[in-house]
Amino acid sequence: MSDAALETRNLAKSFGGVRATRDVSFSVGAKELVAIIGPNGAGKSTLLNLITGVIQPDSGQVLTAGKDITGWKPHHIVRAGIGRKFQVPSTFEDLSVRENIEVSVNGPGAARGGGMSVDTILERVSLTAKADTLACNLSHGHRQWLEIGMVLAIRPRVLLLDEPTAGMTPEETARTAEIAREVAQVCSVVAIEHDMSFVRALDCRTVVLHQGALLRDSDFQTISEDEEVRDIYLGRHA
Ligand SMILES: Nc1ncnc2c1ncn2[C@@H]1O[C@H](COP(=O)(O)OP(=O)(O)OP(=O)(O)O)[C@@H](O)[C@H]1O
Repeated sequence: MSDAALETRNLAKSFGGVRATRDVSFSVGAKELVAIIGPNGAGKSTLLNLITGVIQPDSGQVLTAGKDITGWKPHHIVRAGIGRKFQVPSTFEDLSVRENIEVSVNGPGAARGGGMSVDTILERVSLTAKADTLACNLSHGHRQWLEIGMVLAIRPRVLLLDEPTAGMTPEETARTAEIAREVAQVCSVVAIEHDMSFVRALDCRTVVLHQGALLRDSDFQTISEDEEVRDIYLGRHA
């Protein structure tokens, strides 16, 4: 039995004739930071949707801490420890940053107990100075960090980040990489991302998807020097 924080086994999903996910098997260890990259249409979002129960696989399995969660409903998967930050923020606009975190800390994950304090979470996501700011007055980047904080508050075993730096300034992108690295000291972090400057800053294990399949799984340096990966990103690959 695997005790990986997250594991997929031969996960497969087709939409009509399109094989969006082809027998993808990979695992993420406790407190490991992993980036998943790949060109448009590589199957990144589909993989995330399969892991989080938004869609069901045609075959294969998803496990967390040895528990098979394949086919579970999304909210049960969250309770099993797989937290996801979506591209679209879902903060409570008329609550302050602190209140938003408090709502999450007292939410479903609270039953498991022993989580981080609100102040610790604020610090982790660089929002201590913005604690009393209403969410509606946050910049785009700060709002993204608040969302990360809200997922952290439910004490995930694995935090999934779906293009966390979309629309961010270069400074915010760099800080988000630092936040992701810090968060990986308390839980596993899997980031799906287009932005190579962000992935370079993460400087972590990097999984490359191409046409639904896992093409490479290595450290970022090796991946960045890989000819086939470069070809895929430049659109030279068949
Ligand atoms: N609901 C769907 N119905 C039909 N085809 C789909 C559906 N979802 C994804 N696909 C197809 O599956 C393939 C993988 O798409 P997916 O969105 O997972 O890729 P991606 O790597 O996330 O791309 P992007 O970076 O552009 O978001 C694409 O060919 C896409 O058109």
